[in-house]
Amino acid sequence: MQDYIIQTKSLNFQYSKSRKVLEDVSLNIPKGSIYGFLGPNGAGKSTTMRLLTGIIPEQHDAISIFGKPLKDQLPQVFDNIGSLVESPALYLHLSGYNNLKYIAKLRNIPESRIDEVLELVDLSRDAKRKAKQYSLGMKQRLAIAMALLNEPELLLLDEPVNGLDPNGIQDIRKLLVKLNREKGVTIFVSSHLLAEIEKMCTHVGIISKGKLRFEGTIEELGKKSGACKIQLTVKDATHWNEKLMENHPTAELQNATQITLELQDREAIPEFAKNLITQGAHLYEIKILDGLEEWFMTLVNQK
Ligand SMILES: Nc1ncnc2c1ncn2[C@@H]1O[C@H](COP(=O)(O)OP(=O)(O)OP(=O)(O)O)[C@@H](O)[C@H]1O
Repeated sequence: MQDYIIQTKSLNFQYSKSRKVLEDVSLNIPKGSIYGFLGPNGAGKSTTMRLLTGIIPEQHDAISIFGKPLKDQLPQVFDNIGSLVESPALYLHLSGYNNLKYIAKLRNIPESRIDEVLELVDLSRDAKRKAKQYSLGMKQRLAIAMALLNEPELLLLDEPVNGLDPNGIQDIRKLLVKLNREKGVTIFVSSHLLAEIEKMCTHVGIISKGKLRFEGTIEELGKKSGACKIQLTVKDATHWNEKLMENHPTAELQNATQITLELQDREAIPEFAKNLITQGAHLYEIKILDGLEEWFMTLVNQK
């Protein structure tokens, strides 16, 4: 049986009597996963995060963490959880190191742990600089370092890449994958960016208008999008288009180097590419033209 680190059973929540913000949200976050919680603005992601971290109390007992009801484990359960849910409170006039020292003191964590987390988030060289001199991405990594001080088994992050430039986003992505692979941390991370979630997560939950619309592995997500149109950039495209048309009636020559065609789903791409290369094609690029993004937009626009 699968070991779930977080489960919610029909989680409902409303801030006011007139409107449900979460409606029967049943999440299953497997131990060891990087679980992407995806949804557009206002979908209910932050509310879910606040409920999971006890910032707002749940209204029915629907949340289990580490296999036990959350309400029975408050507040000691947070010794084993790191979270970045509200904007991080950094002391901008203090160095990165001293920000961590302050949190370590408050939480009774040995100071020796500070160097370890600085190393993990790649801030060792900048540890003595004041936080106000940090870029947004560095501030975000410092905030994640704070959440890692207690060596948590579970990390909850609400939109950690919001507002970051592509480099900053990539740094956070690499960090999360490293934490997951090397330290075995289960990560529950929310985002409104499908492409980001796709790149780093093993599992995905999609929420919109307070309802969970999809939950599954990243492979299952790929299959959901149905037929997948791709564009190949290949040397001598005319020749390869003729060859491809034998088995792929949708193959269409676009210009001297590009062909488009449809595969049954994204999971078919690796095998397709392997075959083409084995047959001697000089393949420069395979680009997915549509499929997942369209499916996602249709899904989140449902009532
Ligand atoms: N403190 C609050 N009081 C009343 N309504 C709230 C409160 N916080 C959020 N809401 C409402 O609950 C709904 C879900 O908001 P939530 O912040 O959970 O969504 P989200 O998916 O995190 O979106 P975003 O990325 O925009 O923060 C929205 O309609 C929002 O207006």
